[in-house]
Amino acid sequence: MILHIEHAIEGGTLEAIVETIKKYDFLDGLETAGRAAKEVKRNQQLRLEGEQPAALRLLLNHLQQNNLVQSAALPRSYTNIMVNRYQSGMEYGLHVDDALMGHTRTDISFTLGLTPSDNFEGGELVLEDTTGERSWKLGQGELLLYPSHYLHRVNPVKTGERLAMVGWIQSHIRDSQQREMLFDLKCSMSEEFEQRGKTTQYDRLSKTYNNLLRHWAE
Ligand SMILES: O=C(O)CCC(=O)C(=O)O
Ligand SMILES: [Fe+2]
Repeated sequence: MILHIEHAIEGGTLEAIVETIKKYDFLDGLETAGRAAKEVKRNQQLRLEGEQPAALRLLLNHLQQNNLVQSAALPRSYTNIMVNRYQSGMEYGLHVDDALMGHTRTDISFTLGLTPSDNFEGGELVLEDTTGERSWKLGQGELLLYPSHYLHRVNPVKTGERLAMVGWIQSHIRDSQQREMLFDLKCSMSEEFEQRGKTTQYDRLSKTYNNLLRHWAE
């Protein structure tokens, strides 16, 4: 299941955080690329040494409080997050993300756009499967959550600059189809509760949701 959330973090909060992040040091992205990624990674990354900067922790906290993210991803743990910067001419060619990062299995990848989309040309995040490709141009506050099994790339930025936060989630539910079923059930539960309250129907949905989750969760 791919989930696109248009306003994952409130505008004012995000702008202030982005201003802070822009002042940090950026390094050549090759420093954190594996052997194959080195051939296609042409971007820059926030210098991260020791503790994660406060602005990044704040961003991650906001994301973790987002109910949609919570119910779609069922996160068990997060990797350290990164901030990627693509200036004019930079790109990240086709690759698949590492399956393990430290002690975290990467079930879900995410990108949160930090730059308003009219500030840069190009820079779409593209996912590829056997049927072709789909692309998203993520503006400020826009989030894409996608299963980490996809080959994907970031198109060259032609003008302007694209700043994005990226990270990975190990989910309680490893399988993306199972996550989708649980997400659908959760949405139905919430809708039923909002429209009619704690009905028999709600109880049945809740029973099934929780019992499936108990069955599958790791
Ligand atoms: O910048 C992005 O949106 C994605 C970057 C990416 O694929 C990665 O860092 O592995
Ligand atoms: Fe990637």
